[in-house]
Amino acid sequence: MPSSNGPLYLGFDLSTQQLKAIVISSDLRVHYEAKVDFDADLSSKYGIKKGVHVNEAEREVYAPVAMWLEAVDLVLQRLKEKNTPFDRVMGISGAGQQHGSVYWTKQGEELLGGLKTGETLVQQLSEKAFAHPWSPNWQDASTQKECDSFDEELGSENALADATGSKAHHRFTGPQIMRFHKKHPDVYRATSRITLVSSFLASVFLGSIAPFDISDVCGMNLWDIRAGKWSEPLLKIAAGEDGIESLKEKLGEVREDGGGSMGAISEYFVGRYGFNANCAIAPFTGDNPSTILALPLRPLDAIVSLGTSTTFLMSTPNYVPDPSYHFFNHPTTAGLYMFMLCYKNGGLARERIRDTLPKSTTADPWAVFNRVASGTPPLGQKTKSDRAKLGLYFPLPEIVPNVRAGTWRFTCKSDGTDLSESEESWSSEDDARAIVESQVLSLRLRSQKLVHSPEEGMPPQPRRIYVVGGGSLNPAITRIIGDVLGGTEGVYRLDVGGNACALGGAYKAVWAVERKEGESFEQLIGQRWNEEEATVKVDEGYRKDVWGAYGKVLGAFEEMEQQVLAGEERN
Ligand SMILES: Nc1ncnc2c1ncn2[C@@H]1O[C@H](COP(=O)(O)OP(=O)(O)O)[C@@H](O)[C@H]1O
Ligand SMILES: O=C(CO)[C@@H](O)[C@H](O)COP(=O)(O)O
Repeated sequence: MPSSNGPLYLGFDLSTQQLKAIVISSDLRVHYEAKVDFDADLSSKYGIKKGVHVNEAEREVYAPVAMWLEAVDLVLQRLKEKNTPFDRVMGISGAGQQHGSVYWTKQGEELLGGLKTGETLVQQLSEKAFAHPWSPNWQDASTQKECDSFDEELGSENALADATGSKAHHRFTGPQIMRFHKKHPDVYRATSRITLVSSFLASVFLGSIAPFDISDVCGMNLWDIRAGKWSEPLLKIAAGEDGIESLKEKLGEVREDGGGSMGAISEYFVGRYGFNANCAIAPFTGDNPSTILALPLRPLDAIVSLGTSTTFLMSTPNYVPDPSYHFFNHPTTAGLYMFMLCYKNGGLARERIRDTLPKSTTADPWAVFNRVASGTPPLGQKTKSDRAKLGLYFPLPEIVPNVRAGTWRFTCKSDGTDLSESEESWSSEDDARAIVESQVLSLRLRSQKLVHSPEEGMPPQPRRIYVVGGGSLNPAITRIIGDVLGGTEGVYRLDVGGNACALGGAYKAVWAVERKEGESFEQLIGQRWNEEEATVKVDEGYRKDVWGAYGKVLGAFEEMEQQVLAGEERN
C-alpha cells in the first residue's frame, strides 16, 4: 500500500499474449499490478491461441483489435478491485507490441472523442471504429514480395538499413501496409487513420488519435532515421496507386519528444473509473523500447528479453546500422539509439521442446526441462572427444536467419572444425540444452561487433546482462545465458520478473510529467533507481573456460546457419 498521498503513474504493456498494467509512485516503488491473459481470459470469445489467429496458407498472423479493447476495461476493472486510487494517477504511458497496425475509420475518430461512461469500449468501438477488425501481428510472414520491393527501392538492403535502421522485414509496418493495400484496396480507402499498437493504446486513453512515437516509428521501414523524416520513396511504394499524400494523412504526425503530455485523459476513464481529469497521457512506445526504460541502462549493458519473442537490447550513442539487426531512435533521449536483435522463436519454441519431455510432477511446468538442461554438459559434450552439438529450432519461420520453419541438428569438433549435419537423432534431453544454447549463441554472434572489452584483460562482451520477460524466471536459462554470453559483472534479473516492459512505461510516465527543463530520462530515473532493490543477481556471468568453449564453435554456428540458408528457399 502506498503510504503517502503523492502522485501515482500507470504503465501498460500490450504484448502478444497479455495486457499488463503497473502502478508506481514518484520514487519508483510498485504499488499495484494487474494483467489480462488473452488466452486464459478471452479466448472463448475471440478464438485466439497464444493471443493471435494464424492463416497458414498465406502465412498471416493477426490479432483481434476488439479483444484488446475488452482487455483495457478488464485490466482497469482488476486494478479497481485492488482499490487502486485512480484519482491520484497523474500520468500514463506504456507500450505496444511492435509493428502491428490498426486501421481506424473516420467515424472511429469521432466515436473515440465522445465515449459514454455507461458502456464498455468494445461495445462502443468494435463495430464502427475500425475499417479492419484485425491487426497484423509481428509474427506474420506474408510479405516477402513487398520486402523485396522495399529493399530494391533504395538500391539494396544495406541502403534501406542505413536509412531506416533495418532492412525490410515481413513484420515491419511499411511492407504490411503495402500488402494490405493490394489485398484490401477498399478497406484501405475506408481507413482514415493508421496507428501502431502503441499509438492505438495511447489514442484510447487520449480520446483522439495519438501521433507515432519517435522510437516505435522506426519499426515501420518508412521513417528515415538519418534525415529525421518520412522516406518519400518508401511511402510511395507503400501507398501504391492511391498516392503518397493519402498515406501521409493516414499516418499523421510523428512526435519527436518522448516525454511531456499529449493531452489529458479521456473523460470516459474519468467517469467510469474515477481517474483524475488532469492525468496526462504521455507518448506510448514499442514494447522493446519500453523495456530498455525499466532501468537507467548504460552503454555496454545488455537486456535479454525472454517473452514470446526473444530480444536482445542495448542503448548506444553510435548509429551503426546493418541488415543483420535493428536500430531504433531511443524512446526518450535524442542522440541515443536502441540496438535490437529479435527472434520469433523464443518462448514458444522452448515450450515445444519442454513438452516433448516427461511431464513435470511439481507445480512448475519447467522443472523437468530445467533439470535436464542444467544436467547436460555444454554443447552436449560429456567428454572432450565428443562432438559438439549445435541445433536450430524454428517452429515458426525465423527472422535471423530468414529461413522457413524447421529443425536442424549439426555436430562439429570442439575447435569448431568439421561441421556436418547430424546423422543420428538426438534425444529430447539433448535438445533441452541445445535450444537455449542455440538461441544465446545467435545473440553472441550478432552482437559481437557492438561490444568491446568492459575492463582491462577481459575479452569483448557485455558488462552487465539484465534478463526480463516470462523466461527470466528460469534459472537454467539464465545460467546458460551467463555461460554463452558472459557479462563481466554478471547476469541480473529485474525483480519485476515478467513486468519490465510495463514498468518501463510507468517510469516513462514519471519522467514525462516530473522532468525539469532539459532533465534526461537517465538523469531523473538514475537518481531515483535503487539497483540493489530492483535487481537480483542470478548468475555470475563470465566464466573464462566455458565462455571460451562456446567462442570456439561460434564460427561453426554461423556456418550451420549459412548451410541451412543455402539449402532453403527464402521465406
Ligand atoms: N519459468 C519459466 N521458464 C521459462 N519460460 C517461462 C517461464 N515462465 C514463463 N515463461 C514463458 O514466458 C513467455 C511469456 O512471457 P511474457 O514476457 O509474459 O510474454 P509477452 O510479453 O510476449 O506476452 C511464455 O511463452 C512462457 O513460456
Ligand atoms: O517484433 C518484435 C520486435 O521487433 C517483437 O518483440 C514484438 O514487439 C512482440 O513482442 P513480445 O510480445 O514478445 O513482447
